Amino acid sequence: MAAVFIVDFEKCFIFMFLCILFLLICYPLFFNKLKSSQAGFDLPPSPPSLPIIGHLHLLLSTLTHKSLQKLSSKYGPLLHLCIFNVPVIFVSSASVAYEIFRAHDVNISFRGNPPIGESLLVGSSGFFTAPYGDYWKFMKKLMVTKLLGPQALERSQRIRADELERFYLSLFDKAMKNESVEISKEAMKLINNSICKMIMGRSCSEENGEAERVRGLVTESTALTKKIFMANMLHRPLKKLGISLFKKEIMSVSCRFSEVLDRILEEHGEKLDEDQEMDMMGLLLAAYRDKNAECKITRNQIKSLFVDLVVAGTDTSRHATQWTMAEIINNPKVLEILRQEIDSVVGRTRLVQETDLPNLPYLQAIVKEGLRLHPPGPLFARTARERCMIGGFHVQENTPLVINAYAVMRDPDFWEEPNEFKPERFLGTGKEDKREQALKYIPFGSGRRGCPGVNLAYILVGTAIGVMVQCFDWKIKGGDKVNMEESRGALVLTMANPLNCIPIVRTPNLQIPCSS
Ligand code: HEM
Repeated sequence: MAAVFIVDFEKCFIFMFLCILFLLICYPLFFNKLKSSQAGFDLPPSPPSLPIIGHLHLLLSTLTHKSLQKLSSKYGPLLHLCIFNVPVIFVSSASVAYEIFRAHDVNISFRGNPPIGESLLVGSSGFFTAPYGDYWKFMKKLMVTKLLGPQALERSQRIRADELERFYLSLFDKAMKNESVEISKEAMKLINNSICKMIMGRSCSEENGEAERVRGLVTESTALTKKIFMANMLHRPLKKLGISLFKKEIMSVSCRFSEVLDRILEEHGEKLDEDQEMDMMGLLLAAYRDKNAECKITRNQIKSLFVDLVVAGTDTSRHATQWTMAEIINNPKVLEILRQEIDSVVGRTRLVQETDLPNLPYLQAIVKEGLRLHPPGPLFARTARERCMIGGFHVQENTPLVINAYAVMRDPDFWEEPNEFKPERFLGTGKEDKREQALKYIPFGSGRRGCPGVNLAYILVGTAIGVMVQCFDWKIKGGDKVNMEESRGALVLTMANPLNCIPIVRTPNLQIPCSS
């Protein structure tokens, strides 16, 4: 009797185990269907999920943009994933991107509540995270008129010309010593110095280590992007449990940025009364001190804006420079055509300048193609504030939307040979072409919250590439092809093996004015 009971118990246990396994497998499928039918509308397609965590494991993949692109080719361009119980919509095609930016731009002009409010890096005092409202509009206007708009860029041309000469001289020095150059490091100095000088009238000082510290903090911030993204996605479910994901790491970078900025602001404040034409930081400090200012600004908002601009502007542009240079080296035919263009427009006795760029269409096409294949920001997030219809599916209010720019710009329905480096595709200048490209070409995002630094980025990347191609031949260490593997883990698209090569001077008669 006892033996029969034991056998039955074993059978019973196995049966129960199988039942639980069945439930675990079927629950997510059933649950998704139930949720969508309960709500009485169609949600976008959703791959099978795991119990409790939902689709979290899919976001933890090392190359998130690529694994989401793969999922989309199976389930469709609009995906509905659940992180725990929080829905997130992923957009991966040029046609859906067109629809959301054309029909829902205001609705999606919000990035969601920042996970760690008090942080200078993507906290609640930032411009990047600011809701689309009066503060954002005030700052955007100031940013365009004082820093990034066409007239402001014309006024700051000399700053960038000086930095470009410095960039050339540093490469020339390495060439003379037959030393190898880490392209992204040299590009970082050029870009960071240019942006800092444009914002506050001076670059960060190399002598007291301030510049090195700011560059280090920018790199640390970039390395944190994936964690910030996860903190953002998990903010809602974890908030209820009183958990703030990665707070220690994010606050550590924020505090060190704050220390550097306190010193810079103090020094800048002292000079405020002397300045004739005020730079952007001066204007913000004046508004901070003025009790009757149009928009009341806090000190933290000024610091956060600086962090937003240097982080958003520096690493993106330097990685774009590195990827594009690597593509040029790997495509000798492209290098040859570009050389011919620069030699015939600029010659070999003066350095290429930003005013030459409109006359160098092939160089511009190369930079665009580099950004298409390797967008430094492959995923960017928005939030649908109100309930809306996208692609025939319902999207609930306050749902995060993540746009996969990487997938959109390799969408085979809109790009011929989408994985090939072919700058020629950008040489057509028809109006229709342009209209279409605004939808399928989104390295800078789109709409109201699209990148305000786009013109500056084209100048910085275009002139850096121009100088490297005009003035030097490049010898790669250990072979003649650059390894184009992507680094795993970060959300900014970086090269797994930084581009290291030796410059060889090809313009011995180049004249450099003595201004720098
Ligand atoms: C190759 C270089 C760059 C790339 C690929 C890039 C890309 C992006 C992307 C994808 C966004 C999000 C857009 C969206 O949500 O639609 C963005 C936003 C932003 N970028 Fe850039 N960016 C670059 C350079 C710059 C530069 C040079 C600056 C300024 C110095 C800058 C400042 C900003 C700011 C302030 C925002 C936030 C805009 C807002 O929320 O309203 N970026 N950028």
